[in-house]
Amino acid sequence: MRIDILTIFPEFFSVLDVSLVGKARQSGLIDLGVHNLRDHTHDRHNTVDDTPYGGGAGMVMKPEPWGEALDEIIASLGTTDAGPVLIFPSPAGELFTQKTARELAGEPNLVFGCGRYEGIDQRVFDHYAATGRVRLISLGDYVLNGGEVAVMAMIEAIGRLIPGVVGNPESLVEESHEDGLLEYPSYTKPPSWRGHDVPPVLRSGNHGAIAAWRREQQLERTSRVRPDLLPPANSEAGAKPGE
Ligand SMILES: CN1CCC[C@H](Cn2ccc3ccc(-c4n[nH]c(N)c4C#N)cc32)C1
Repeated sequence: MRIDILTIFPEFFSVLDVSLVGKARQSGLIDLGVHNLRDHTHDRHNTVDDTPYGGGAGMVMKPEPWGEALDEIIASLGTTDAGPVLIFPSPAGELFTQKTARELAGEPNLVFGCGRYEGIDQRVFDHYAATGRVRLISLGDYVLNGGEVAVMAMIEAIGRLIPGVVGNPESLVEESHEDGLLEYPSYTKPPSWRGHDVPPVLRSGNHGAIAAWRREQQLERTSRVRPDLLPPANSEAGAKPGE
């Protein structure tokens, strides 16, 4: 997968040289390009923003630098079948979920555009949506100062789903949100710690009982913490295969 990021803070993404994404880059599973939007300005002050039409507080990101930069990035990718997905973090976007991560993990080219200030001139989204795939995506219902934190989270969530990135693919199956439910609690040695014992079923060696206990824990935790994730009554959704 090729990932391109367009931002006025390219240094923000130096952390992607380490950890899981860093290893995936070294092994060639992920190819990353970080681009400075200011490299696509041509005035003395490298201006990327201006006052909003219609008035209001704050500044809006000018369309010209975005157009020049995105044209260059898209051209550099060559002509793939469907073209890149242009992803713009936005509080007004669709909610980013594990389903979104799975969808995007199957794409060969992702281009992330990190807005700042009060956001990017709407015509940038309109222009590229006319000929390609543009997605405004929100990390959640709270306001950040820009798109960089959201892109970092999305790249981690997407990157770990790319085959070969996570050492043991089994660990991707039984985790929160993968089957629609929250994950079960985990324990390791010692068997007792400060008077807290590991649930005996987990040390029983009875794999059927362990699986049943874990499923029950998922359902209990999900109904207590995130009832909105519970599948409708009598539905197949969220059911394990064969349930
Ligand atoms: C007061 N204003 C309101 C509009 C947005 C302004 C800051 N900003 C500029 C670009 C930009 C991109 C994403 C996000 C963002 N906020 N919350 C999320 N879940 C996001 C995501 N993904 C925020 C952003 C602040």
